[in-house]
Amino acid sequence: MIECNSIDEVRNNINNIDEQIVKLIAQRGEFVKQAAKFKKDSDAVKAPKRVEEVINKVKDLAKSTGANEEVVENVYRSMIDSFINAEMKEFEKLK
Ligand SMILES: C=C(O[C@@H]1C=C(C(=O)O)C=C[C@H]1O)C(=O)O
Repeated sequence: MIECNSIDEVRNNINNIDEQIVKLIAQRGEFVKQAAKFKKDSDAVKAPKRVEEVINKVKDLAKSTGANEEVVENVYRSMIDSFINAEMKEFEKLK
């Protein structure tokens, strides 16, 4: 872990990480969109069992990497909610 000596250094590091996160969100979003091709109805788009599997998986990852578990769970629940909305739009388009 880098020990920062100023708020600018802290924010530069955060900015760099945000760039990586947004690129990964874009990649994740492309795969989520593709999932719509394989779904037969809106319940399948929501796939609540799969959501809980993802949440459990990322909570385990948080534990093993030292990330804040509560932050990871909240971020993922919110992100997946938004991805479901995007996937639902794609699903309606493909109908
Ligand atoms: C991508 C899928 O569709 C939805 C989006 C998910 C996600 O963003 O991880 C998980 C389950 C579904 O709610 C899927 O079924 O795998």
